[in-house]
Amino acid sequence: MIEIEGITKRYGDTAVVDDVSMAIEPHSIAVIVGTSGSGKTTLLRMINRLVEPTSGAIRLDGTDNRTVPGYELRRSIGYVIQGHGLFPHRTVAENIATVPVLLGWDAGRIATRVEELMSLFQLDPAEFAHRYPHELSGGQQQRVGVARALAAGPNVLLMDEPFGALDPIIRTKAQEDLLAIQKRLGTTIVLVTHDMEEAVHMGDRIAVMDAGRLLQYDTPERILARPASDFVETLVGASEKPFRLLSLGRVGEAVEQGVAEGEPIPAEASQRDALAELLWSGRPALPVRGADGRLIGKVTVDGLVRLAARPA
Ligand SMILES: Nc1ncnc2c1ncn2[C@@H]1O[C@H](COP(=O)(O)OP(=O)(O)OP(=O)(O)O)[C@@H](O)[C@H]1O
Repeated sequence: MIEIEGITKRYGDTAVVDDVSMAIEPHSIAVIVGTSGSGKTTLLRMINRLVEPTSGAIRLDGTDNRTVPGYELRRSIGYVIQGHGLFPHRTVAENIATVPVLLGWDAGRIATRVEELMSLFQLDPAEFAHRYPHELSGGQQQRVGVARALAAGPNVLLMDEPFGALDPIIRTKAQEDLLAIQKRLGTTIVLVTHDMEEAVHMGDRIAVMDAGRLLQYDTPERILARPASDFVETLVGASEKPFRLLSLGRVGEAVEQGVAEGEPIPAEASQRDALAELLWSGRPALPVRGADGRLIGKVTVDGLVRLAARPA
C-alpha cells in the first residue's frame, strides 16, 4: 500500500505538486496522467525520494519513506524511465544484475535471477546475456530496463513514460507483457503517461493532474463516465469516450442469444474491436466464440451502442 498524504513540492514560490493525497492499493496499477508540466514526474520521484518533498508524507506499507536512507529506498523500489536508461558499457546480464550486486547477493543467486528474468521477458540468455544495449532493438532495450528494475523483486515499480519511445505495435505488446508480468508477480505499479489510451488500458485507477493539483483519482470507468471537471473531460477526450468505454469491456460481457452469419469473434476480444469489425464489415451482428471454441451467441451493433452510451 502506498499512501500519499498532503504531499507538496515547491521550487521558489511555485508549488509544482500541490497538496496531493492518494492511496495506491497493493498489487494494483495507478496511472498518473496530465498535461506537460503538471507535476507527474515530480510526484512519482517523491515516492523513491529522487525528489525530496517540501511538506506532506508518503508511506510504503505503513513506513514513512523518510525513515529509510534514500539509496536504500531506491534499491527496494523499481524505477523505469523513458528510453530505459541502461548502462551502455555493461552487458544485458550486468545491467539486470545491477541492484542484486549492490545488495551483495552471491554470484550463483545473481546468475539464476538474471536467467529467470531474461526468460520471463522473452530474451534468450544464450543470445542476449552478453550483448551491449546498442546491440538491441528499442523494444528489447525496454524489456531489459523493466527486467533490471524488477531484479531484486521489489514490491513497488515506478515507471515514467516507459513505453514512450516504442512504435505503436511494440508498445501494445510491451503493455500486454507488463500486465501479464504484473499479474504474475503482484507488483504495485505507479505509471506516468501522456497517453490516455494507455492509462485506460493499464490503470486500475487513474490520477488526473493539472498545475500540480490532483483533479480526480478514480477507476477508468468513472473517470470516463463521470469526469470531475471540464478539464478532465477534455483530457480524456470527449469524442473518444464511448470507444474508450468499449475498450474496457470484453465481447463475452456483451453476448446476446441467437445466431449470426460470418467469421466468429472471440469472447475475450474487446467490445471496441467487435464494434470496429461490425462497422467495417457492414454487418449488424457477429457470432461469438467462447474459450473452448464453441459458439456462445452473438454480439450486435445495437447492443454495443447501448453499452457505449452515457450512463443515466
Ligand atoms: N529542479 C527543478 N527546479 C525548478 N523547477 C522544476 C524542477 N523540476 C521540475 N520543475 C518544474 O516543475 C513542473 C513540473 O514538472 P514535472 O516534470 O513534474 O512535470 P510533468 O507533468 O512530469 O511534465 P512532462 O509531462 O512534460 O514530463 C514544471 O513546470 C517544471 O519546469
